[in-house]
Amino acid sequence: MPDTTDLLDRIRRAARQEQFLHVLPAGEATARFRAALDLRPLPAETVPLAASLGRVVAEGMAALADAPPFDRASVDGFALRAADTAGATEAAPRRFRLNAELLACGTAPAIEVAPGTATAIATGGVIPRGADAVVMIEHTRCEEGEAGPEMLLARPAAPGQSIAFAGSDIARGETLLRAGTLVTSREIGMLAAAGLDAVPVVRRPRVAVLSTGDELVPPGSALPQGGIYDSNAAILCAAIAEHGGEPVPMGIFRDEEAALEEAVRAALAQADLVVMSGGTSKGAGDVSHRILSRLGPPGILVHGVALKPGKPLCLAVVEARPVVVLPGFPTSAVFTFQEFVVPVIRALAGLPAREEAEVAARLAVRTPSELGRTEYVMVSLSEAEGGLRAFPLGKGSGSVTAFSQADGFFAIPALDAGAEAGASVQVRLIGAAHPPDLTIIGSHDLGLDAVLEVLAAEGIRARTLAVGSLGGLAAAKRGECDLAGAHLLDPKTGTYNAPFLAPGLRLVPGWRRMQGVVHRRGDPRFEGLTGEEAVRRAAADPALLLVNRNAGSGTRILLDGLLQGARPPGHANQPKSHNAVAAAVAQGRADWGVAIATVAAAYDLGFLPLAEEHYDFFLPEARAERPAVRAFLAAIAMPAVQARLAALGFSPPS
Ligand SMILES: Nc1nc2c(c(=O)[nH]1)N[C@H]1C(S)=C(S)[C@@H](COP(=O)(O)OP(=O)(O)OC[C@H]3O[C@@H](n4cnc5c(N)ncnc54)[C@H](O)[C@@H]3O)O[C@H]1N2
Ligand code: MOO
Repeated sequence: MPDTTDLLDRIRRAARQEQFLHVLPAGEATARFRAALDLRPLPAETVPLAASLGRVVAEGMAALADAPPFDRASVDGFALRAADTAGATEAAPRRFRLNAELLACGTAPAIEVAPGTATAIATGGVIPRGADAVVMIEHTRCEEGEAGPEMLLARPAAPGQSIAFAGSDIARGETLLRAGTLVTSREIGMLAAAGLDAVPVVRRPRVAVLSTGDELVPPGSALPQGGIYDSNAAILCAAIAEHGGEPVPMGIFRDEEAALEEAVRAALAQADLVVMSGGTSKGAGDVSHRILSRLGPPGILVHGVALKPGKPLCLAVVEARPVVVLPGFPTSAVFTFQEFVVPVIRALAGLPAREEAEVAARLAVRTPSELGRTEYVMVSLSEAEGGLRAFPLGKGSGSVTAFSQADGFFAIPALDAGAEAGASVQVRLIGAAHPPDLTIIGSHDLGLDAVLEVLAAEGIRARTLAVGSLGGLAAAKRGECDLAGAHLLDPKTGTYNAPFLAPGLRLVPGWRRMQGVVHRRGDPRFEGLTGEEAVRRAAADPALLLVNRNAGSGTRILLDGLLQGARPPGHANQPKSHNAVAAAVAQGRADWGVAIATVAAAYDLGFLPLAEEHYDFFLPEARAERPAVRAFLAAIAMPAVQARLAALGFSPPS
């Protein structure tokens, strides 16, 4: 980690750099970048047929052979001359002398079919000389005649009947695939039938991926204090492959100029494109920036784009090769990658532009936005009366899940300060999004997974959106979800959830979870106390730092009641989840807080019980008969689910 003087120096340098940072509208940034690139498909390479799956055909491919390669029977039966069958009926069958051969698949015929004769033939057999039709075995019977075996035919045949002629499927020389075709299993089958065992395909653009940041560690290794798993490299490499590129993972680099420069030069030597992430905004931003400016012409074309997420994006071209520095924040990194880099990879890979689908939806809640930047808001879609509703995920650029969990996104123009609840928005879909079978909005609870696992096994796709108990209740009132999970404590009555019921809503009992004071194990200031004693003791000890909860949360109401107006140190630190409280205590940023028992156990914290919190569901009556809702209600009552909840530390409603 840098020492303080180093850090201050970096911040000062970054501030100076601000004057070079010209933030461009996204369209202008794209145009500038593309103008400096050759976006024609890369040259061809020939790969074995089996390896051509997912590749793009580089040159038109003509068939080497006819398919079928010869005239062949398309039924089991007898090859004969159609003219001999005229007038055949059940009552007056035509009689044929059988030739002494059986044309199984792969057998070359030896005997010509002369007038009045027939040759037994299997489906796929080669039509013998002289024959011009095949009759089905079901319309014949055989018997021993005077001069050998004979076949009796009960209906006439037309010339060409049941014969597939040579080249009728694929004609030799015919163009089977044109340049630019994406090879799927279907194309592979066709090429094999035409005798082709190698395919000229567009060479895949090699895309080097570098992550920068002192805090980054690869997934699979232990996470040190302050460490972050490098998720950008993983998602970028996978996305590169999805869009026809060949990812070249280069690894993680410290914010150290010389080593990073060496790595970027090595990447440029072996890749068609270089994608870096992290360290591009202010702060440490100048490292990648300085490196890029001396790698070769034309250098940095764009640094700063007027969009969110993605403002600090840096686009450079070094001797015709794109070098991109994506913002480190995962949502920003993947969003800018999709918008600015994917089109380049697809063009070099010879793939057509990605198909983009949009749906209209109504925005569920007012969504503020920063003036001056076009803001792309990741949303989940749910089906409601009158069409789709879009719920902003509200997770911000630092989220590692927003892009994966969103169904799509919509834009708030740069000059708008936000979008109003109920506004009609055009949502650009990400992937093959269709609304889930069951939408549960509100406060998320670990126990919910026990119920949803059962539904998943039944093929019911559920979506949970954590917007807090009140947000869930509001969505349920508007009929925008199937269920809203809540643990709302009414301070007046001291009861949960029921006082918040509204007309048209039903309360579905969920389960209860014990809340208590959490502290680090072995802390003598808490060991052996009851929950209430611990709160009193902690509130009176100025050395003990509290991690509180957000106003309005049930836990906060409980704690405020116990504190009776006291404001112990740390009272203003108000994260929004039990996990954040437990992490703060476990990592020593605070000494105590109130959280639920299951979370205390997950962080190996001491736990002093206070009171049970009720977690129930608000169910809009209008949705009660939906199959997925009925399945949910059935699942919650299952003994196996109840047992799983008990194992997780939850108790049933009394
Ligand atoms: N004073 C200012 N601070 C910031 C500004 C600003 O204008 N002024 N811009 C913000 C914006 S917008 C963004 S976006 C971020 C991007 O910053 P950087 O590109 O410099 O990224 P880092 O600082 O390196 O990292 C940010 C964040 O992301 C995590 N990270 C980085 N790499 C990875 C990775 N490979 N996998 C997972 N997570 C990663 C990193 O740990 C940080 O938490 O800057 C704002 N700040
Ligand atoms: O541009 Mo940053 O990506 O807003 O978070």
